[in-house]
Amino acid sequence: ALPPYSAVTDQRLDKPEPHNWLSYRGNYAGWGYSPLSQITPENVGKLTLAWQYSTGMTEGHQSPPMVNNGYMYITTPNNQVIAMEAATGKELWRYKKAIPEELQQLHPTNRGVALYGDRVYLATTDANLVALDATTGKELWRTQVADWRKGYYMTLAPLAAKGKIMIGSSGGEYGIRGFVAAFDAETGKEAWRTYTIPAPGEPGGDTWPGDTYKHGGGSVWITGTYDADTNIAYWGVGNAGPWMPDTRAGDNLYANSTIALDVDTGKLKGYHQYHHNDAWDWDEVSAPLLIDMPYKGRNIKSLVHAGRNGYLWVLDREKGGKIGFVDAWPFVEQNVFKSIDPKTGRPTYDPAHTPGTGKTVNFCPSLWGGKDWPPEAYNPKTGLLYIPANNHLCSELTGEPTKYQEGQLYIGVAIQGILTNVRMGEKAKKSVGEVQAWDIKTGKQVWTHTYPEMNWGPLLTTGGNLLFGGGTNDREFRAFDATSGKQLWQFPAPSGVTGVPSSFEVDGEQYIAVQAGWGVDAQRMQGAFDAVLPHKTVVPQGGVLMVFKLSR
Ligand SMILES: O=C(O)c1cc(C(=O)O)c2c(n1)C(=O)C(=O)c1cc(C(=O)O)[nH]c1-2
Ligand SMILES: [Ca+2]
Repeated sequence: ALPPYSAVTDQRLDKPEPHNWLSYRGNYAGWGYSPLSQITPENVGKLTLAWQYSTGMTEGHQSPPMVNNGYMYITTPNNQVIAMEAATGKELWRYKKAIPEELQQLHPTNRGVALYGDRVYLATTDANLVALDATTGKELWRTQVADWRKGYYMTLAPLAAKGKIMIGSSGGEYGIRGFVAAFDAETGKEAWRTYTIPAPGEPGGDTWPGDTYKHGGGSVWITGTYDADTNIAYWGVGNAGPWMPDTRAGDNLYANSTIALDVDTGKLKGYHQYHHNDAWDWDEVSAPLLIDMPYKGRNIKSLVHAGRNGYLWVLDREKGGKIGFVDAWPFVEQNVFKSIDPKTGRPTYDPAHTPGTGKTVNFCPSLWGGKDWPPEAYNPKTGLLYIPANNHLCSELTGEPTKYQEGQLYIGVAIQGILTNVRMGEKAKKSVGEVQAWDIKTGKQVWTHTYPEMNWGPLLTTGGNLLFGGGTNDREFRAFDATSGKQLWQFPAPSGVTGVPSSFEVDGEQYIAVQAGWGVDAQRMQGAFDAVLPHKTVVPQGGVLMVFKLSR
């Protein structure tokens, strides 16, 4: 039997108990790290299914199973939340937010709930924020955040802190004007909204010509990280739109950036733009990990981000929310950046690999980047950062003129061209997907595990010196020795595993939980591989939550 539900407080989110998984990445710093250590390299071979559960949905199952003292919550595509008993899989309740039939989903997925107080918060495809009672699933309030008819949709797990529920909106391919917004956790009333694309007259407004800021993209579709000491949340901002850079000459702040927002007011305190005047659809939406570490003889409060642009970035959380540049290294083959300014981190581009209207251009990494949304993980015991990467992969895109029409795709590349964008040289034909381990204090890649084709596998690392991840089209879910990279265990899942794994403990037993459920852009990349490879690969769809423990 379950204990009474325990309210999720700011203190608990900031210092989560090792046996729980209370937020998207397990802590505010974004680590994807569980301190639990019962499962180890020595015994992981005995990991076996404790229970499993079919969600009844197809498409991309990406949310982590979140656990609060024996209560588990997952989300699925089509705005479904399922609450379960974490140890047994017994269903407690299901909630489903119906969405309008006319709504075409470009990215049919949902990345999870936020747990806060005695409530569960869900951001939906039709751009609503919903509060549910954690024990009954009853809808307590619902707030329309933006207009889905104008191309706004939400796929991310909300961020909860200081009495607020924060979200951002997708729509970078529909000509939205991106934002991060905060809502009162109690009432659902909007507290603030900060646009990622400044208007004329605002700081950065002059980096957008004419009216282009109105449809400039800058979507926000991955949960931010949070520094409770300074009350600043760090959010990643997506691509500038439309894709062709000559349609919006200028730096296009704050697209493709990390932005620092004060959680009380939403005020922009600082930013770092990873690449200006985006031409490659390299959304830099993954929030940077907060890691305090020694670096070249001084202690820095760093922000670490494995960029879709193929560089691994180390930044500095400076006083007042400003973000300083520290260092950057390519982690995959990259032919666009000719140099990086050692002071500011600003790259210069090779025009031969920069798309434009009326041009056909080849560039690496592909438009899905060195790493798309699947999150990195950081293990404070090994000191290593783990990256789910796609290496050696390139794209070819032809830019064409496009016109903004409300609710229509606003890209500037024909859909057929996007679906067949991938180009593979000799190296890519040998291997593409990688799990990389980096010592970020020195900028050295310590080990690499390669796969024949793609890796779309979010990572989990543990105090037991393990690293877990799926993401391959052979449907395997794997465990590695976190120090050496040696593969120790694998399990054939019912579908490809693009879910964020989590770990928790109930009654003295450690569990590893993850959703299988291939779809969205992992599936699209497979289609693009199939278009250039001599063989085709069918990855079956259908969501299944798998929960593992050690067999006795
Ligand atoms: O610009 C946007 O608003 C936006 C949203 C999303 C999303 O919400 O999932 C993706 C992307 N862009 C994108 O560029 C991308 O590669 C992507 C992959 C996936 C996925 O779930 O596999 N979503 C998205
Ligand atoms: Ca995008």
